[in-house]
Amino acid sequence: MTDIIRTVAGLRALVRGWKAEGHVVGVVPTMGALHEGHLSLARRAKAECGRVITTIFVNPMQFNNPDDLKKYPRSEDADAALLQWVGVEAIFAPMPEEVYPEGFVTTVTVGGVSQPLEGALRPGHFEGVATVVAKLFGMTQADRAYFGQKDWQQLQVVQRLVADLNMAVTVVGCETVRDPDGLAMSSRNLRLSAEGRRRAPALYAAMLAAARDVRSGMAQDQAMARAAEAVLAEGFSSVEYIALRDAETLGEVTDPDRPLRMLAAAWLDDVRLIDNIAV
Ligand SMILES: Nc1ncnc2c1ncn2[C@@H]1O[C@H](COP(=O)(O)OP(=O)(O)OP(=O)(O)O)[C@@H](O)[C@H]1O
Ligand SMILES: CC(C)(CO)[C@@H](O)C(=O)[O-]
Ligand code: BAL
Repeated sequence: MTDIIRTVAGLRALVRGWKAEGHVVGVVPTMGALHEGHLSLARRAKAECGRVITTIFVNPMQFNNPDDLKKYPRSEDADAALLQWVGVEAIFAPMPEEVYPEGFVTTVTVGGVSQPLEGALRPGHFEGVATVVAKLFGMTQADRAYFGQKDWQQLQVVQRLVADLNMAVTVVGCETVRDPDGLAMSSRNLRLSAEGRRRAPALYAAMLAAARDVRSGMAQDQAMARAAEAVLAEGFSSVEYIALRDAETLGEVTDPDRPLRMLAAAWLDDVRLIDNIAV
């Protein structure tokens, strides 16, 4: 039976027991409304760790848009059933007051990699992510932590956080899970209309085409602009960015021999979709 734990004290007691038994502890941080992308992380954690905690916490601190927070999908009972099926040992699902009690004043800012793209467009977002992730690592005392490449910039921010603050946790980045038509699975996809859902894979298709254009010698700016045009032609209402960046720093490409990543954010049906691919 998967335990649902609401308090930090309860979680610490459970983990203390596991560690005394010599188990490697894995954590899969999520905001719930679980789908196959999340479950792939949980399965990988189960394969590599003796005990696995999935955290479900819709972190108010990382929402720059109050409407997005209000509309964020929540389905704890269904989530718990899925996690039980995967065999996760514990779910940590605290209330906001447990995570941010009165008197809380310490926040974590990761420099550099937090600043461009999502960082520029969602002010405060990565400070919220870095703070809650640091707290979840402290609360769970996990040895290994599993994050999806779907949120590529977030994964780089977390890697930097752990390296810079010498945290004793190994961060594992897991492949993006996609629907058969190519759309990256995301909890926010639930908010797409039927028509929007039909059009949504155009983002990934345009990115793949742009990657082919770049490889065959087209100027980067031209390839990115063509991808944005293709996405708008499919009925997206706006493209915030389709950009080719250094895969680790997320800065402009200065050394094309380093790994590159194409990242995108675009709006469809009032839903903000993000995606990224290796180039
Ligand atoms: N399609 C996916 N493939 C792999 N990992 C994923 C996928 N979607 C989400 N994840 C990972 O699951 C973890 C929790 O993400 P989160 O709960 O925000 O879900 P989400 O589907 O990304 O929701 P959102 O709509 O907020 O983008 C993150 O590490 C995220 O990268
Ligand atoms: C890592 C995370 C759980 C922190 O709230 C969130 O940003 C997410 O779900 O990707
Ligand atoms: N999936 C990343 C968290 C967020 O969009 O708020």
